[in-house]
Amino acid sequence: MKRIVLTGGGTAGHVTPNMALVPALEKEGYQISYIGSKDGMEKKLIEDIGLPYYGISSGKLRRYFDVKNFTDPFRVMKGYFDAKKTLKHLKPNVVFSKGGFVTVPVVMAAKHLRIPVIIHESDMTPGLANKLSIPSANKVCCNFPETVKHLPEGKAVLTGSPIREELFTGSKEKGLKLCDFTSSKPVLLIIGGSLGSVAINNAVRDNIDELLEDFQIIHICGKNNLESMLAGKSGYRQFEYVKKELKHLFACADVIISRAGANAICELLALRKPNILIPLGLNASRGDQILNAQSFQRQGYSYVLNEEDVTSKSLLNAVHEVYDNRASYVNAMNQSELSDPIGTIVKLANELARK
Ligand SMILES: CC(=O)N[C@H]1[C@@H](OP(=O)(O)OP(=O)(O)OC[C@H]2O[C@@H](n3ccc(=O)[nH]c3=O)[C@H](O)[C@@H]2O)O[C@H](CO)[C@@H](O)[C@@H]1O
Repeated sequence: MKRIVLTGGGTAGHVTPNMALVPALEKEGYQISYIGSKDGMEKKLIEDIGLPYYGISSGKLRRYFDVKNFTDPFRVMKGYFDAKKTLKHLKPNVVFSKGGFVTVPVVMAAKHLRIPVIIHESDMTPGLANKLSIPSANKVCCNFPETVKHLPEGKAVLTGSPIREELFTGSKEKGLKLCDFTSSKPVLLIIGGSLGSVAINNAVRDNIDELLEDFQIIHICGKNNLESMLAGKSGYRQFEYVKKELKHLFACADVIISRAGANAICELLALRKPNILIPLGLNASRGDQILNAQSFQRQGYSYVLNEEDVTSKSLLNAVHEVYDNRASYVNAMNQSELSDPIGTIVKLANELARK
């Protein structure tokens, strides 16, 4: 039997693409195991879908000052030895890494043990963890054509991002029922990335009464971000993080406000959902969401609102503009070809897997 180790963690964007590969890998006869950090959000997500999970020690590699910078190098070193031990035990034919800090020691240990490694970069330019991993990888999959030029020749493979098949099986009726909504008023869904977004949450809540005049609102606001004052408000439902029901909530949404994380936007495009993107700014990231959002705006898929331009007025305008012109957004999205990221990655794994 062929064995594969999947790794990735930190935020859901480094986990859901791995989850998307699972059914196809199982069909191909792979025995799948997962390596993540001991207590990251990936642990719960992966255990929930029934994969064997191996936690290793992990530290964040920060570019900025933090007291933890002095203890984390030791955790990363320990992570390397944990990863080596786990890989020796699991003996995979191939490793697939979706990125995030926990994956660096896994990829390096795999290289040391001569296990072929495929890594995947969802964003336009490689993040720090993937940059450190690229020299140890056999192939580097990417989501955007623009990324290929940032990768070593001979390693880059343009695959797109794997999207969970189940997201295409949502039911509008089930979504409305879950929220106790009617079918006679449009639904606005707000999703702030896998960790939520305080800036987006505040902008929505500051405008709640105006927005509720025309829309019913599903607000996925991130862990610990529920607002108790709004609990039970008619036409408004809030969730911290949504797992199995996400497909139904997407199905009943007429307009979506989202961060511009690479996976989230690929899902919106594949599901043909008219959307407003509020990318994470340069103060909190290397600016990849800004590039993601600009690319989607250029292609006519999205309306982009920069975080510093979000006001009560601009947000309301954007929602109405996208809702009124939803047909033209859907039309533009219909021009995009759906590639086959899952099929391409599984084929690559088959080709590289150590015999
Ligand atoms: C703050 C941060 O570092 N953001 C990065 C992170 O975002 P983040 O982790 O938010 O990643 P994405 O937006 O790419 O993906 C989020 C994933 O979580 C899922 N989801 C989200 C909420 C929920 O309740 N349920 C659920 O299932 C979404 O459907 C999606 O599959 O990784 C992305 C991909 O490398 C980057 O583009 C982002 O810049």
